[in-house]
This record gives sequence, C-alpha cells and structure tokens, in this order.
Amino acid sequence: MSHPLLPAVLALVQQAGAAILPFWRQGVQVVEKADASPVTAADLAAHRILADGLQALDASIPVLSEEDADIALSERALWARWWLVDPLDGTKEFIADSEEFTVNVALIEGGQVVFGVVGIPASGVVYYGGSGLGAWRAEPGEEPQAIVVRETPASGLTVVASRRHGSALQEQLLAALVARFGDIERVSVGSSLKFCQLAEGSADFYPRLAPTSQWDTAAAQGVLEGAGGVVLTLQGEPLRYEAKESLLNPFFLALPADVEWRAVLVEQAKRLTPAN
Ligand SMILES: Nc1ncnc2c1ncn2[C@@H]1O[C@H](COP(=O)(O)O)[C@@H](OP(=O)(O)O)[C@H]1O
Ligand SMILES: [Mg+2]
Repeated sequence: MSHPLLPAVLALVQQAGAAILPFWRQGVQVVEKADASPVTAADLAAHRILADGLQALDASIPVLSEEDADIALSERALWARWWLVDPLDGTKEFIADSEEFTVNVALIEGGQVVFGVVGIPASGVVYYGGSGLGAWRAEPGEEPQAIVVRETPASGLTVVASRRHGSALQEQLLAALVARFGDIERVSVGSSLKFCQLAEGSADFYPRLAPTSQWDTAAAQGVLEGAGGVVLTLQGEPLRYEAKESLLNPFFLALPADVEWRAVLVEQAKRLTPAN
C-alpha cells in the first residue's frame, strides 16, 4: 500500500505496542474515567507516543485520541484531515490478561477513513489498509501479506461479537438472521480485532448494536474497507466520521461489501430500528 504517511504510522503503532507490553499481565493499576470506563498507565504511555509522534510527523494534522478527546466541536469542525487514535482498544481485555487488545490509528479526511493501522501488541501482528488502497497483515519479521474478505462459506455465517458489550437488539437481529439463513457460528472477540478477522477472511459478520466511540472503529474500518468490506449504519449507509458533538458512533454492521445477504441484513436492521 502506498501512502506517504503510512511507514511512519506503522513504526509509531509498533512503538506504542512496545510501550504497552511491560504493563501487560503485571497487575497494572486501573483508574475509572469520568464515563466509568477503565484506563491504565499502558493506555497513557501508548497515547503519549502516538500523540507526540503524529504531531512530529506533520504538525498541521490534528490528533483526536481517546485519552485526549476533550476538544470543542467548534475546533474539530474546522479539521479537514485529522488522526483518530485509540491507543489501547480493549482495555478491559488487557486488564483481564487477554491478548485481545489493539493499538489503533486512522487518518480521516472528509469524514472518511483514508487508511487505518491496527497493531496487536501481544503477537506483534499489524493490520493496515484503506479504501481503494488494499489491506495487509504483517507478522513480525515477515513480508506483509495482502488480505481480502471471504465469500460466505456454504456451511454458514461466522459472526464475531464483543466479549462484553452486546444488547437485546443485537440478539434480535441475529435471531432474524438465523431464521432466514439457518444456524450461525458465534465467536466472542475483544477490541477492533473483530474487523480484522473479517478483513482476513476468518469471519463473515460483526454486528455492533451497542455503543462504541469513533476511535474504537476508524482504524479497523480502514483495514476492512481495503480488504473489500463495509461498515454500515443500521440504515445501510457507510459509517462516517463527521465532526459532531457526540463522539459516539451509531450502531453498525460490518461485513464483506458484495455478499448476497447484505440487502436482507439491512432490511432486517431497518425493520428492528425504525426510529434510528
Ligand atoms: N457504553 C459505552 N459507551 C461507549 N463506548 C463503549 C461503551 N461500552 C463499550 N464501549 C467501547 O467498546 C470498546 C471495547 O470493545 P469490545 O467490547 O468490542 O471489546 C471500548 O474501548 P476501550 O477499551 O478502548 O475503552 C469502549 O470504547
Ligand atoms: Mg477503544
């Protein structure tokens, strides 16, 4: 993938992952933020590396990070191009000693993801990609491999979902899918890794009818879009990153762009949530 800013961002994501690892499985102290979500010294160490590194790379591109997100809408509304960063996504998984936590950096322009980089500190694997650019998975010390979404297997859909955050509405949507297409295999995965599993063709669908913030999804959306996937609102529109007061995303559906069940899925989603 060629984007002039990509090599430096890949290096920063690796550095942020290296800064997180010394805290992992060490019983790091957990502090509750104002929104009751947890934060640790690892989140803050990764944030510092990414925020400083991105500013050093190009001081004209502003940064919105989960750990420095209190920026007035009047200021954000002026941004044409900006970095959207989750220094440690899956903090609850990280605290629970799981490997399912990620470092996330996306370049946003005109409300869309230009490219995203998702690093997995525990394994050293990095995913990156963007719409129209392609998508790749890089194992440590190996040549990056191009990845693409898969065709839906005849044996049925594999659905990835959060380990901790679901909803009754999400279960209703899945029940409607089962009624229509037969049984589905369900896999619980923490963090933005779920999008990457779709992007590399190891799962088919990620429904998120539960809250997320913009930084939770942007980088991995870039990877998925580069691999031939889409992230849709429940109205069937692409998930966008416009400046708005709330940094929460609408509920969304992530899937390969060209699967034949897309229209049925969106129809079911609209039916379940006429008010959304
Ligand atoms: N009520 C809520 N409001 C906003 N975001 C929420 C939320 N509950 C969970 N999340 C988001 O879901 C992410 C975890 O995703 P998953 O459940 O798929 O593992 C969290 O990321 P962080 O760990 O970066 O805080 C958090 O941002
Ligand atoms: Mg997050």
